[in-house]
Amino acid sequence: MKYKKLVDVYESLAATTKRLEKTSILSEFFKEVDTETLPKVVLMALGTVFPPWCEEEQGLADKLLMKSIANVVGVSINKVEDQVREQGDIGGAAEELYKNKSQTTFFFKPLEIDFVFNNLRKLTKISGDRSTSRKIAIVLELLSSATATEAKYISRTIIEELRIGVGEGTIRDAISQAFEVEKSVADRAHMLTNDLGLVAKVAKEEGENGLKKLNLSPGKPVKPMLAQLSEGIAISVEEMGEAICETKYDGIRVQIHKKDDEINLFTRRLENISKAIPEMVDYIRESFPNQDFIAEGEIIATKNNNPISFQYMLQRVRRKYNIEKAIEDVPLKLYLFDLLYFKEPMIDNPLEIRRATLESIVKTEKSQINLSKMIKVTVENISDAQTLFNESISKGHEGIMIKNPKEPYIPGIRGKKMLKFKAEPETLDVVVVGGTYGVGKRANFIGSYKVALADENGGLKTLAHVATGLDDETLAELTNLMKKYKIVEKGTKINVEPRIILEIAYSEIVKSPEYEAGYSLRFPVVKRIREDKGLADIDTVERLKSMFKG
Ligand SMILES: Nc1ncnc2c1ncn2[C@@H]1O[C@H](COP(=O)(O)OP(=O)(O)OP(=O)(O)O)[C@@H](O)[C@H]1O
Repeated sequence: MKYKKLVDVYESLAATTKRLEKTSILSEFFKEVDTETLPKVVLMALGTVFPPWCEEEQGLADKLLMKSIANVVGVSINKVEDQVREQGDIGGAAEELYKNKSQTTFFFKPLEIDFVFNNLRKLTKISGDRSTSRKIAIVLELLSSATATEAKYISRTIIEELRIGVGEGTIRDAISQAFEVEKSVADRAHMLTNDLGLVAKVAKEEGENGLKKLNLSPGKPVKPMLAQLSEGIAISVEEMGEAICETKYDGIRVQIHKKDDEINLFTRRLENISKAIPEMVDYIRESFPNQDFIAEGEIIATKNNNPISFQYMLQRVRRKYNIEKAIEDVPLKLYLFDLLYFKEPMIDNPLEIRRATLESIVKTEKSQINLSKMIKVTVENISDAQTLFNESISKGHEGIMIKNPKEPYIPGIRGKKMLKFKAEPETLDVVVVGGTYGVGKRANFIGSYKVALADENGGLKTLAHVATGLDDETLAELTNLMKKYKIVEKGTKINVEPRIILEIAYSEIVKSPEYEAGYSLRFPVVKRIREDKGLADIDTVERLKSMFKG
């Protein structure tokens, strides 16, 4: 199938903001595509060529992409940079420049989807000697056969920023519409495999029955089950009748996968972080039986055996060099709390069975490998849960989790079966969309950050400007990130791609016509940068509204 066909679909998707329309456009297209190409176009509609948990990265710097565009259209790199500033992104710039292209290609052959897909995949595989020039050669091969609109989308796929307003939810709905399978069945298959390409292929070939047979398998991360806020320990325990209460640790959630000899650790964004914390991989290997499994836990950073700020954990995960030193400087501890697979899928078992199996297989002799502190509570001994909460806080942890022991593990769901009760007031996770440089001593730093929430159409709505809670180090780090994701800069204002997630505390939610969300925050303060979260994890306007009413 010609790449032009996919590009026409991208254009129609970009032309509407309505989710239902987007779903129909995609669904019609999916019906037309042959089975072999279908998984590819599904990934490409998400702006990528790999499922999210694959470690591969395109690894082509923006500058090199701009250089390639300059080369193909026959202009200087400065001209490309000017156009990027004007258009707001490299893709848009490529399209404009192509329209006025002076050079013509002699052997113009229309691009095929398979060819574009395979070449983009090849980009990630290149390393070592002359890797840059080999990568450029691939990009040039693609760009020199492209039309203006194709060049726009090839560039955007390379930088993984398609700008067609399509997320996983829309793709899932389109698959269910195209192949007439229940949304909930497509949903579950997606949560279990995290591979929408596969879900589409199975839906097309085998329908609902095929999808129902898909299950989790070690090596492929599952979307984690998330928690809702508890309104109070007593109320929650009374509602559940019987509860498992655990210390809530403040670190990074990890999903641990052992498949044959390989152990991999994934974050909640499904990023593989095994290489950054190799000592944990070793401890886990020594503490679990030699069987395939999937377990979940929280890893925290410690000093003298006590928990320290979540930021240290993030630093450990980010670290690419000098890892040996980091292992010494920031020791880690794992607190295990769930078992999703052991010899076979376990998620449909009640929590109490999963927990009991976990306890029976893990050796906790090593101080780094622990089970989360857990007690069973009923209405008769609610005060024990309060005591666990007090104890957890005094030891420097975040609060407690209150879980229903009879419930299965439901991937990707934020339900009432798992609740969290924290000492600190609830915060919001928001994405930065812009900022303003400071004055005087802080003129080189972006001092104020414009942040947004997600709306129901997969778009963003601005909510507030936040300028407090930032020490000099964080300010410098954020400023660098803002420059990295810059779209346009004018005077002291900068607009950025929505990549940086912040956790914000505030004193009150107020109505405000000034911001697109219709609400704003009084005294917003940055608590921390949430590198463990992505755009899909930010809070929604809907949640804000219900918090306002609450
Ligand atoms: N014993 C535990 N059981 C389950 N989750 C735990 C436990 N201790 C710490 N956690 C962490 O708490 C999180 C549950 O809160 P939630 O699902 O709302 O995630 P979140 O949005 O990151 O919330 P928060 O910002 O409050 O951590 C889990 O994702 C996990 O990282």
